[in-house]
Amino acid sequence: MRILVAVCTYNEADNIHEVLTRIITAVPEADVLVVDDDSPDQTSELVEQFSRSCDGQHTVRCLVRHERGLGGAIRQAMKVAVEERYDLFCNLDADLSHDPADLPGLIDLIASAKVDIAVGSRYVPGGDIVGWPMHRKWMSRTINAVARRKLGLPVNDASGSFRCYRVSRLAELDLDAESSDGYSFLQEVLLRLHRSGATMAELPIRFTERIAGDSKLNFREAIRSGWTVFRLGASDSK
Ligand SMILES: Nc1nc2c(ncn2[C@@H]2O[C@H](COP(=O)(O)OP(=O)(O)O[C@H]3O[C@H](CO)[C@@H](O)[C@H](O)[C@@H]3O)[C@@H](O)[C@H]2O)c(=O)[nH]1
Repeated sequence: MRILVAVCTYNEADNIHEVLTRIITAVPEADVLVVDDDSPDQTSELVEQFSRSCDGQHTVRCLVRHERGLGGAIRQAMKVAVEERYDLFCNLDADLSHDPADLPGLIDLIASAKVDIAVGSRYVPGGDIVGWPMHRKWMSRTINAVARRKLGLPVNDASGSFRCYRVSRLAELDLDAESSDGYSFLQEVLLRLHRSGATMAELPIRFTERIAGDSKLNFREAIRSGWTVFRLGASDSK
């Protein structure tokens, strides 16, 4: 089973070493791909350093893009997984909000629940959010409740990026088709997969607010994301 674990980064110099260390500890058999949008804080140089320190024992590489957007970066990583014929594609945030120790649980869920996508979920029993103020929890819950109802998604947490996908399912999508480059790509890709017949299950996760660095999700991006979800709900294309 070939597994690619992707981490998308923008200015994660304070977190990248720790998250990569924890990923290769949790899933030593996986290859790791960092998709960095040319961070001015030199995140990509730190990935190269980390890669060299692995001394050939783990494959850790960095792909640098000269544009911005979490959705576009994840889409790029998915294309690598498809082109290089991996079996499973996992994605998580770099800021340690997602605990890499949950990766084996997500990978196992694909086999045990016989599904195509395992979704790390804050909004199922056992899931949790630590360190967010009330208004942020409310905003995220609302976006997710709307997404579930409007898009008919069979999961409670469609806005998180901690997931594992069967690459054969991603290969059925047109990843070059026009799609959101922002955070709403997370809902969009689930919708496209759901409409193409892919199945999904959720694993409860504890999401912990980052300690180092800053979130890139601002009010403007949240509104843009909400609007994209609304627009997607109104369309019925694949
Ligand atoms: N390559 C790239 N990566 C990005 C960009 N913007 C953000 N990222 C990366 O995406 C991850 C999450 O970004 P944050 O901005 O820290 O997100 P958050 O506020 O912690 O959480 C929100 O987004 C998450 C997306 O995974 C969600 O899981 C969570 O629900 C929440 O809505 C981090 O690894 C960050 O470096 C970008 O433009 N380009």
